[in-house]
Amino acid sequence: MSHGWGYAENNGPDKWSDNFPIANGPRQSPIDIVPGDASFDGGLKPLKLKYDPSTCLEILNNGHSFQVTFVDDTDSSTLTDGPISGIYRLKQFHFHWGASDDKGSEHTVAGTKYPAELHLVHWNTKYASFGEAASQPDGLAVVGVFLKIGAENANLQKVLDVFDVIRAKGKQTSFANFDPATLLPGSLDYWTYDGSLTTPPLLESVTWIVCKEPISVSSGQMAKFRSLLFSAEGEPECCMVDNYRPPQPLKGRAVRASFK
Ligand SMILES: N/C(=N\S(N)(=O)=O)N1CCCC1
Ligand SMILES: [Zn+2]
Repeated sequence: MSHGWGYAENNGPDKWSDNFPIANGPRQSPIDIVPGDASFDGGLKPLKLKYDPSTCLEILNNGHSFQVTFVDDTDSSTLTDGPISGIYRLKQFHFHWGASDDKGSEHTVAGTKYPAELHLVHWNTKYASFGEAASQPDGLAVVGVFLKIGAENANLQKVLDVFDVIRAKGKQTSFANFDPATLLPGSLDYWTYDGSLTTPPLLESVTWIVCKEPISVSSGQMAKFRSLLFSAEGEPECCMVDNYRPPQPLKGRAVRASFK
C-alpha cells in the first residue's frame, strides 16, 4: 500500500515534491511574513465575512487535520471585498498545530511561530464548484488566523468538545449551528499575497489573507488538539501534531498590508 502524504520523516513536506512537483513552484505557501517588507495598499478593502451558522454541517478527522464543513450550495456563508473580486463561498475550516506551544503555525511573522493557525477556506463562485475553483489561479481565498497562548477560548471550546468522537482518522459527526465568525479576531487588519494550498495537491490557486491579530487559546486547549490521531481505529496510535508545512520561498512575490 503506497504511503500517502503526511507529516512524518518518510512522507512529510520535504518529500511532497516527489509526487507533487508544484511543491517547488513560484507561488507556494505558507511564507514568513516580514511586516517591514509588506507594502501598505490603501486600495485594499476591509474584509467582509458573512457567515450563516445554519450552513454548518459536520466535523471530520481527515487524517491530516480536523475540518468543519459547510453547506456551500448557496451564498449563505461568504467572503467578499478585502483583496478579492466577486463572491467566495465558505467550504470548510481547519487548523494546523504543533507538538508543543513553541510551534505549529504555517505562516510565521518575522520568524515567529504561533502554536496554531486557523484556515477558513472559501471558493470563487465564478466557478461551478470547489474542485473546479481549486485549479484556478483566482479560485480560492483562505483567511488565516493565528492562535496565541492566553485565556481559554470559549468559542473554540465548542469545537474541542466533540474531539472525543472524531479522535481517529475517518471519524466524523454532525456539527450544527456553529458560527465561524466567533473564531475571528477583533481587528480584521490583514496581510495578503498570492499563494497555494499548504498541503498536497499544493495547487497555486489561493489568495491568502492572514490576519495580523491572533485569537487566544489556552495551553490546556492546545493539549486537546494534540489528543487527536493521524491514525485510524485499529492502527497503532499516532498523535496528530506538527501538521504544518514550513515557510516556502517568496520568489519575488509582494506581500500587501491593509493597515499602516
Ligand atoms: N490545503 C488545504 N487548505 S490550506 N491548508 O491551504 O488552507 N486544503 C486541501 C484541500 C482543501 C483545503
Ligand atoms: Zn490549512
